[in-house]
Amino acid sequence: MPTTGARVEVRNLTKRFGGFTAVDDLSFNVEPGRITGFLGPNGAGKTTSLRMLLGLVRQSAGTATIDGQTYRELDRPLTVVGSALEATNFHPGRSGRDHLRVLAATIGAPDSRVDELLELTGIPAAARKNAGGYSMGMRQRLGLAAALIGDPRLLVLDEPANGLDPEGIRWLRGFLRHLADEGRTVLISSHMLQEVEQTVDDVVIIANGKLIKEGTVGDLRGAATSIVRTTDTESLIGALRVADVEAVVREDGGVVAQTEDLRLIGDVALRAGVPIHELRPLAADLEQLFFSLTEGTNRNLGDAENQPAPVMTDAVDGHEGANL
Ligand SMILES: Nc1ncnc2c1ncn2[C@@H]1O[C@H](COP(=O)(O)OP(=O)(O)OP(=O)(O)O)[C@@H](O)[C@H]1O
Repeated sequence: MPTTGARVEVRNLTKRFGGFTAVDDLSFNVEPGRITGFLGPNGAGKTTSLRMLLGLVRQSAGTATIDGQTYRELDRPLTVVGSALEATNFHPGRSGRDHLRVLAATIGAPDSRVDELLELTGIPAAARKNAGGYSMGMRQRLGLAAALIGDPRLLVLDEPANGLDPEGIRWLRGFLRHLADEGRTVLISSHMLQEVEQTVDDVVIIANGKLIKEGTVGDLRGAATSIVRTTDTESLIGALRVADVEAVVREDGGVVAQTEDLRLIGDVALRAGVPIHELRPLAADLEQLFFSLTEGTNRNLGDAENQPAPVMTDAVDGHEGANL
């Protein structure tokens, strides 16, 4: 059954701890039916912002609303918002299943809902054991099950990929997509854009508590380009320009053409009699972009450690790793 997702509006949200401004005049929207990545380096203010959205911390200024209401104003909050802010706060001596049963009881949901969620999150057997023995990945899954107990229209997850193995991350990606496809609003935080770039539709990037960028992942990637290598860059660029394709030489001698049409580039080169040694699409290096946007803003590090991250060129094509 389709679910109507809840829309989040954050306006001029500010949080000061004494003289320190953790969240600074932050405004953004989170739309239903989409997965939004709330991104920023460690200490950027993500958790504090999410805690304000969930009514756990009182803001110094501004508003954060869910379909126009603050969390505190919501009638049956667990049916509107499900959240998992920390994966570690389960009582170690109680089973995961018991945790969920207590939660289910508070909203009048039957025990069958608990079993359904344990199946859905892939921990039906483990949930009978005490939470104290859970791996980080299992705690994440239990946290997700707890967040879903009230069948919420908005899901808020703080660093949900932490502690999951590559298979778990793949599973989570599909799971979140399914929830968004049902119409729900999904908001997940991460300190690595690269970690969530395959999962999210929209991004909200913050640094030092301030908004740096808001848009779709497509916007962030920018126009599609290709990389071509040849011994005769000048002739190739000239021929591409005649074919209405803008092209420039990179520092490493590769030619970056403003098109993803590899066949067109190959045909142009052939007609111009230029040999091609390499030809492939050039994926936007989102990791590098993220570092350059948030460079040197990790407030959890001292100055000595807070150096700009090393710049990687052309590293994203075929990059490996367990990305959400
Ligand atoms: N209760 C508090 N008192 C004082 N400072 C705080 C408090 N809570 C958070 N901060 C500071 O506010 C800043 C933002 O913290 P926050 O946890 O929101 O960042 P974050 O983006 O979630 O980072 P991380 O990825 O490390 O969790 C940090 O510098 C943190 O030390």
